[in-house]
Amino acid sequence: MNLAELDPTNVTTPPVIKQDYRDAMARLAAAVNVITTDGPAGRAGFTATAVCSVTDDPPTLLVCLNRAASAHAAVTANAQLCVNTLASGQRDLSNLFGGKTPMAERFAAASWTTWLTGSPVLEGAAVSFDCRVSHSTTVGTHDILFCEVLALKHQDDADGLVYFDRAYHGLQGSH
Ligand SMILES: NC(=O)c1ccc[n+]([C@@H]2O[C@H](COP(=O)([O-])OP(=O)(O)OC[C@H]3O[C@@H](n4cnc5c(N)ncnc54)[C@H](O)[C@@H]3O)[C@@H](O)[C@H]2O)c1
Ligand SMILES: Cc1cc2c(cc1C)N(C[C@H](O)[C@H](O)[C@H](O)COP(=O)(O)O)c1[nH]c(=O)[nH]c(=O)c1N2
Repeated sequence: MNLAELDPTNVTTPPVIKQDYRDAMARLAAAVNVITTDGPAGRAGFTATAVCSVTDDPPTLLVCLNRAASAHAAVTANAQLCVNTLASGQRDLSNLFGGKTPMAERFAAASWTTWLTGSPVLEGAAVSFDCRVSHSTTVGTHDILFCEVLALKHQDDADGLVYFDRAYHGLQGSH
């Protein structure tokens, strides 16, 4: 089938512009993560839905980080981070870490511990992955960070949180 044969309803033909792409991406449900770092370049954190598993050997996930984000310099220089996947009751943290809020205020809103890398590990998160950034590459506005998982913890009775249609939705588990 070529493009001319497609039903025009809801089909975007080339060129696909930024807003078309974002409107389409708003239809993909995603987990919500607060990514944190600490180290010689200081403490920082941001919200990310662009996180996924790459391989289980060595256990590696990827995080896409906008180079314009205020956390970019610290994450890049520290080369270590913690992926904290939010539980249903933690949606307010997503807005704090996803907005223009000063770093100190973001971290003051929750309790944190540290494991191997020293990156802040969020108390009550559904899952936390303490990682070192093994390598990275750049595509467009974002850096793709490949993160080797050194330690992790999951809280199996936590309800999940997804971002879909530009809104948060709680997910009840089978516990
Ligand atoms: N991957 C990302 O960088 C990313 C993802 C989600 C949200 N955001 C930012 O958070 C804010 C709120 O987002 P929203 O979902 O309510 O509305 P939105 O209309 O800006 O975004 C809709 C969807 O498009 C994608 N998207 C948005 N900005 C992007 C970017 N710069 N690069 C790659 N993909 C992007 C995401 O999947 C997002 O959920 C916006 O400022 C948005 O840019 C960024
Ligand atoms: C739900 C949701 C999801 C995401 C974001 C936001 C929100 C609300 N943001 C944006 C990111 O969190 C924001 O740009 C940073 O916090 C930067 O803000 P400051 O530069 O620190 O003010 C974001 N940024 C990014 O680089 N990768 C991502 O996957 C996401 N995902």
